[in-house]
Amino acid sequence: MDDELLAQSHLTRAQLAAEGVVGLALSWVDNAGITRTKAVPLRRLDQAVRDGVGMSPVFDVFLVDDSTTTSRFLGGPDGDLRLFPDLERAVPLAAQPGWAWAPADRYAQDGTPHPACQRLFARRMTEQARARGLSLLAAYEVEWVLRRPDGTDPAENGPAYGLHRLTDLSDYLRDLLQALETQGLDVQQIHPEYAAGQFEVSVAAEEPVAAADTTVLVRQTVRGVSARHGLRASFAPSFEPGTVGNGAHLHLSAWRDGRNLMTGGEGRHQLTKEGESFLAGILDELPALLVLGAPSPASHLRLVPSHWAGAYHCWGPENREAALRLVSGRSANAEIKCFDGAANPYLALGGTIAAGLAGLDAAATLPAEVNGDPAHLPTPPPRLPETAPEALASFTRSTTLHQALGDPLFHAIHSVRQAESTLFADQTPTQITEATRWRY
Ligand SMILES: NC(=O)CC[C@H](N)C(=O)O
Repeated sequence: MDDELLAQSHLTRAQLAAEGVVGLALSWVDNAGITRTKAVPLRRLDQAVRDGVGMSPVFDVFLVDDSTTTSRFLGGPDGDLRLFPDLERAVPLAAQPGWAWAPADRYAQDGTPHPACQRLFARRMTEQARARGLSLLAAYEVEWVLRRPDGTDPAENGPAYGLHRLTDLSDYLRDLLQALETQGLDVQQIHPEYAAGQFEVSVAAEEPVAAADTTVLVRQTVRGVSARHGLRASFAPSFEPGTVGNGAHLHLSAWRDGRNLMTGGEGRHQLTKEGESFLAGILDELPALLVLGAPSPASHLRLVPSHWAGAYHCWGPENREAALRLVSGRSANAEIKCFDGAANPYLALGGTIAAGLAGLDAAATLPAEVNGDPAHLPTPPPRLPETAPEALASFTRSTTLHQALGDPLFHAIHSVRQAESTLFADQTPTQITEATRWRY
């Protein structure tokens, strides 16, 4: 361990101890989209920072139901990996007194980066953007459905976006807001969403890895505050088949020399040439990107027309039914609406960046925009893949994503997705929803 890291570790430990922290939960998100953890007593922090915390590579092929599959490069009971906490993100959890959290990177025992570490993948893609002189800003919206342990809606079926709901759950939402802010998160909005008992939080944009870390922390905080109020939170894409589900919309903008490429240009809706190419690259890869951003068979229960989920393979300015919505104005950005809470946020972001960069390198251009609900157009644009196997076929063909992810990670994701498709192949929407509702 270098001296600087040792000094940072001592400082972090002293600060966390002063706040009454006893244990540190290290988290990583697997290819099934599940946030998994190993926790250590705070007094072992220096050791965790020096040697990492042991964890089996078998989690690279875990499925949503905790069964496992195999992959060409990874999986099986052999071997060990080390989780290294990122101390810069270590923070006491306001809703879990005595606990702190930190995201982890995964390394091999010999100290080399694990080729299938999703967080390191997101970092590599950010660096590839930087190598082209681009900096990126990203943020995930977080949606969840709240239930009492008996399955009833604590917001008492209050109207969508209704002030009723904010009143019925006044203490809960206040505690949540306070916990998020105490943890240093820059909350932009918190509000009741459309479906029964559904809420949403949005936070300020940050650099990509930080944005993915933040969404893990936001969800953990929602879980923690919900538990303290005797409630359960579900981030699953499909909570009740046939109704609006939980999205995890990704906002992304690319900047050069302090200038946002999504605005101030000569193109359509003031897009710059480079901004358009970046968006065109993302749009082009969306069918394959679903495997990273809307990965579960349950995702496809959410991804249906006229549910604000972005089921059509098109883009449009401020169009909430387009998979890619261009948000204009001062903080112009791309909103990828088809992504949901079953996604690994590091994979979805890294893959989206790779797609954007491919568009930039090819000087790609956007097709015609789509305005209004595509479902009501005389000739609607094509749908995004409607099933998980269809999306997987696009992913298999994507040389851009394959190259960006590298063989081990690409094949591990492929195996997990294939196995989950098989797992749910003969199940009804209700069965798929029930099997995944409380997993994410
Ligand atoms: N306000 C919204 O955009 C709702 C989004 C919707 N819940 C989804 O599934 O993505």
